[in-house]
Formats: sequence, structure tokens, C-alpha cells
Amino acid sequence: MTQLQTFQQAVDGLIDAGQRIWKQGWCPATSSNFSQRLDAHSCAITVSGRDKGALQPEDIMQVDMAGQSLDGKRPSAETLLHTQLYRRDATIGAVLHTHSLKSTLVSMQAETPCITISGLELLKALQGTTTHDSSLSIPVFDNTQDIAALAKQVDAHMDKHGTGHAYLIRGHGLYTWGPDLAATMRHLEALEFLLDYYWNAQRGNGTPARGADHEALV
Ligand SMILES: CSC[C@@H](O)[C@@H](O)C(=O)COP(=O)(O)O
Ligand SMILES: [Zn+2]
Repeated sequence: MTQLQTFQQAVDGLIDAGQRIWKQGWCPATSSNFSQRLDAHSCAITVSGRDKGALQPEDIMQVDMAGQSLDGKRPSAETLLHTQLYRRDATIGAVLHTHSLKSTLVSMQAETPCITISGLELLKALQGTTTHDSSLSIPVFDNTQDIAALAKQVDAHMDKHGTGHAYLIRGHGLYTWGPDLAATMRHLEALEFLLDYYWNAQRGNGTPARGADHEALV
């Protein structure tokens, strides 16, 4: 079970995360949403439509794991994508959703249901990954305004393929999660780097100069 947060700790953490993410340009124009688990039955999440780079304490609210408001405020339009993760896995303590340019570009160009990124040291920033010699698979789901249906689709995919670390929504953005907010920020930063690498490598910029099959240096 993840380390539980008081609501006030969650508010402070999400405000700080929003500022860090906004500085990177990954949550333009009120896009994105962030949450932290409070206990088995509820989480703190951003109120819908707020500027995520300038969150105030009143912009964070509480919902139950069915996505229902517990305090009368209007939760993120994408709340069910957060609660799907908390319901699925009790070790998930935080979820971050962002709208960076690079995640959007990669999601629009992906020709397969998943993209795969392999062989990079920064993969080790992802929980449970201990060597660069590993592969990260990121599923790409089609965008929809029917978030309840998308949450079901994500859940069915995870039933088959495991929970993983992240997914993309086509033309929309990235979801990632972790045991707590710090780990989830680490995942987000690593994923943004990995997606940037993927985008460039797909276009022949920086294709591996020295892969595992190259002669060893002498
Ligand atoms: C402002 S465009 C982005 C939104 O449509 C949505 O995708 C989003 O990420 C933010 O919605 P929100 O309801 O504020 O959580
Ligand atoms: Zn979104």
C-alpha cells in the first residue's frame, strides 16, 4: 500500500507539481489533470478547467473512487481515468496527465497500437526497471469525449497486458502514475525525454551511433 497523504499534503503536492509541469510547457491552456490517492476510497484531484500552472488550494477537491465529487466541486472531466488506476492497483498513489507537444506528436504519428522504446539509460527512471537493456511499451488509445468508455478500454487493455507505466491518447496527451507523487513526477520527466528521443530517432536524428551490436571500444 502506498504512503497515504492528508488532503492538505495532497493539495500542496499537486500545486507544486502543476508549477513544475507548467514551467516545462506540458500543461498549456487549462489542459491536464493531476491527482493523489488519499485512502482506499478517495483521492484529491484538480477541479475542472483550472489553470494547472497557477493552482490555488480551492482548485483541488476530493472524489470517491467512482469519480463522484465529495465536496460539491466539479472534478476534472477526465476523473474516471484517474480512478480507474486507483481502483485497479492499490499501490498507485498519484496520477499525472499532461498535454505536451511531443506526446501529442508521437501519439498522432504512431501507426501501431503501442510504441516501444528500448535500450536507453533513462528507462531506469521507471519503477522496477534496473537496466538500460529493457523495453518500454506505451499503448496508444484513440481519443474520445466518452471518458467512461475510454476508462473501460484502458482497464481491459491492462487486464491483458499489465498495468505498465503510461499510456498515450491520440492527439491528446500522456497519462502516467506511480506509488507517490515524487515517483510519478520522475516518470513524467523520464517519459517526456523518452518521447522526445523516440520522435527524433524515428526521423533519423540520433539513430543509435553505437548499439549493443557495435564493436566494443578498445
Ligand atoms: C483545455 S483542453 C484539455 C481538456 O479538454 C482536457 O483534456 C484536460 O486535460 C483538462 O480537463 P479538466 O476538466 O480541466 O481536467
Ligand atoms: Zn486531457
